[in-house]
Order: sequence, then C-alpha cells, then structure tokens
Amino acid sequence: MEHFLLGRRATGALIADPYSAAPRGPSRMAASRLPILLAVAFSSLSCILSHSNREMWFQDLFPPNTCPINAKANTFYGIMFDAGSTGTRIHIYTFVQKSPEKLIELEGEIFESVKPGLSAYADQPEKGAETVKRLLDMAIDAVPRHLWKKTPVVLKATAGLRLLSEEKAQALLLEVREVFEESPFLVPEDSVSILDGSYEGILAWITVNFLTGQLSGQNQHTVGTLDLGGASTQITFLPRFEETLKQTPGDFLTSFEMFNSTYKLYTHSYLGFGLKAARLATLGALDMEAVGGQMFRSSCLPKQLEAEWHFGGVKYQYGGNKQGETGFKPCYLEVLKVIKGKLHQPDEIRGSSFYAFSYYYDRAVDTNLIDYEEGGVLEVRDFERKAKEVCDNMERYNSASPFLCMDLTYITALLKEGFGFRDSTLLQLTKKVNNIETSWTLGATFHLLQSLGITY
Ligand SMILES: Nc1ccn([C@@H]2O[C@H](COP(=O)(O)OP(=O)(O)O)[C@@H](O)[C@H]2O)c(=O)n1
Ligand SMILES: [Ca+2]
Repeated sequence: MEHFLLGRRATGALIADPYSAAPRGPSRMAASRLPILLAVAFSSLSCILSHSNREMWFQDLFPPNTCPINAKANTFYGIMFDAGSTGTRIHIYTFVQKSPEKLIELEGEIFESVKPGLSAYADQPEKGAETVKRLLDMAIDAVPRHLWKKTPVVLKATAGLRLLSEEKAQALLLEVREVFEESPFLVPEDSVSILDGSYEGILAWITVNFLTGQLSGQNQHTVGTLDLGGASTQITFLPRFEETLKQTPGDFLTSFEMFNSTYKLYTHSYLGFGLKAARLATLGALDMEAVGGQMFRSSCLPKQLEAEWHFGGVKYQYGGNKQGETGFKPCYLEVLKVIKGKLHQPDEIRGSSFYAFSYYYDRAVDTNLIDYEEGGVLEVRDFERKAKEVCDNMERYNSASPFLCMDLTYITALLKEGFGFRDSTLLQLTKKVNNIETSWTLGATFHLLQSLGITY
C-alpha cells in the first residue's frame, strides 16, 4: 500500500464566483476570478507531501523549506501540459495572492488543445515536439515578459505514452524537453515525464473533492471519480468499510492524511481500457504488431461500413459485419470479451454515486443524455438504454460517429460488468466543478507552484 500525507487543517468554505460559460469546441478561454480556499489547502498539501517518507514522483519538486505562509500582493502563472492519448493540451493558469491573510485566487485559465496526441508521433519525435512548441507559443503571448523566467512549464503524459516502447516514449519526451529548454520559461527538474496512472486518479479525485468542499469540515461525504480517457481509465474512491480494504489488492490503495483525518484511497488505472483502446480490443486489433492491411469487423458497426481509422500513429481498416449479425446483443457479447474478469470489483461501490467525466461525458452529450454546458445526473441504465437505441437503429444514427454503438456498449459493459455497478447507480456527469475542469492538471499545477516557492 502506498502512503503519503496530504495537508493540514484549512478553514472556511469554498467560494466560487460564476463566470461566463466557455464556448464549445477544442479551443476555450476561460477568464475568471475565482477565490478558492482549496488553494490554501494545496499550499499546505505540497509542503506536507514533501515531508512524506515515501519516494514519490514529485518528491524532487517539493523542497520542504518552501511552505508558502506569508505572501504579498502577487500575480503568477503556471503552465501545465496534459499529453493525453488523443490530444495534447496546454493549461495556462493565472493566480493572484493579494495579501498574506487573503486566499490565493485562481484568476483564470487559458486552454488550448491539439490533436492527435504525442503518441501519434512515435516515429517522428521532432514533429511531435513541434505541436508542443506551437501550444507553448501561446504562453509567450499570455504571460507578461517580466514573469517568463518565474513561470514554470511542465508536461505530463498519460496512457498514450505509457503504451509506447520505452525508447519511443523517451525520444518524444527528450524532444519536448528541448523545446522547453529553448523557451524563456522556468524548466524545473523532471519537467517532462510520464504521469503514473495512480496519481492521475488521485489528483483528479483531490480536485473534485476539494472543489465540491468535501475535504474540509465535519460532514465529509467524499465522491468517487471515474475518468475514461482514450487509452486508460481510472476509478478512485474513499472506501467506507473495513471489508473493502481487506478485499482490495495492496497496490490499489493509497493512504494519506488530511485535515486531521487519515484517508485510505482506492485508486487504479486500467491501461488499455480507455475508450479508443477498447475499440481496438473489441476489433481484435489492440496488438499493433498484428496489423498489416487486415480488415477488422464488428457487429457494433454499421453493416455496410468499411473505413480507416488512425490511432497512436497506426492505421486500422475496419468495417461492419456485412453478412453476419449487427446490433446491441451481439455487440455486447463482443465487448464483454474485452472486459469480463479483467477488472477488480469492490462491493461497496455498487450502492454509491460517482462523478464521471471525459468520454463518459462526451458520449452522454453526443446522445443528448445530458447538456454540454450543464452536465447532469444519470443512472448506469441510461447508458444501456441509449446503447440499445443506437445499436439497434444504426441507420438512423449514420451522421454520428460509426463507433457510437460500440462506445456506448463499452461504457455500459465497463460500468456493469467491469466495475460491477448497479443499473441504478448514480453518475454525476461533470466537465467542470465551480467552473474548473475536473482534471488532474489543476492539482498538479498547485503542487508545482507551491513546491517551487512561487506562491508564498
Ligand atoms: N482537459 C481535458 C482533457 C481531456 N478531456 C477528455 O478526455 C478524453 C480523452 O482522453 P485522453 O486523450 O486524455 O486519454 P488518456 O491519455 O487519458 O487515456 C476525452 O473525452 C476528452 O474530452 C477533457 O474532457 N478535458
Ligand atoms: Ca486524460
């Protein structure tokens, strides 16, 4: 079991000023003033993390003598790249600390993304790094010149790079590091790396539970989080029953202390179980070496379909079951083969509710289960209902992605047969909480800034 300490008592409640909704699309800019107590908690958090006696990936970033206590009016920036399997994103955060007794405020975030992700450039690392450079150029405009040298830039890659060979992944990271070194920004040690799957889950859980105010005060009702990326999926929650702890494999548990409480968190990242990786697994094409002009067919695809799909730098030919069966039933059986018996099923999650984001959110939006801006609450059975509707009427959905049936069926099977949720389990579909993305990137940025002593 992993163990680390995560902070100390923070007072007050979470306050968030509303700001205008970000426009839909790959490029969004959110400018807001958002005083957040969670920042204070994170301030303590990084200090205490650095005192953990376990060697962590961020250990070197958090000198124990940089705990920010006394501050004067100050504006500062942090640049965090999320190199995901389907895209690379830059988050440029602006923070202000007006006076020592005032809370750190998150002033705004500039967000931009490019597709495909870095892993698509596995054989052209320089070209991959160029995509990062183009995004970083935005930061040159966004950050005032006199603050360039004080503004740290960090990139963390997730499942796309985890799936590449060590050699190819390192070549990409090296090229990105060179781009950073040539930039005018502060490049901390270990600024370009692969984020461990467990921390991806933990950081997202921390972000959501801080933002929803669940980690301070007496009545704590923390929420579990479900992240469905392109190549991996994470489940993270705080077990309430001793029995769950006993039944859980040790490497699924991380222990930490916060606000005078000790939490033992259940977290796991399943590599190869992201939505896009699952498509390949369902098609029988996940083993990239096996691809060679082969046509992969599935009952989850429109009968007459024949097309090409590029993922992770590899081209796949895929199509429908021209002669054979199509529809929800055969599709569900196909998808089950990918999932059955592969995931750990903690009993206690069956009755609880979870926050779900990324592809859970996107597919729920695509099928009008929720509104893009508002999100919403669904039951697991809503995904199954939609999967049946789409798979059994594929001709009606021919303007949507040809994978819509497969994706919805996979989500249904992942939730029910994978994690073992009930049909009635509630899912809070959320892209933002208090106008902040439910992503690991903000948490990672707080860690970074405070570890470097950029906040006081
Ligand atoms: N800032 C971000 C980044 C990704 N995502 C979502 O994350 C999913 C793609 O996951 P990903 O490319 O990060 O893949 P992994 O590397 O996490 O497996 C899509 O549903 C994106 O819409 C998001 O909602 N907000
Ligand atoms: Ca992700």
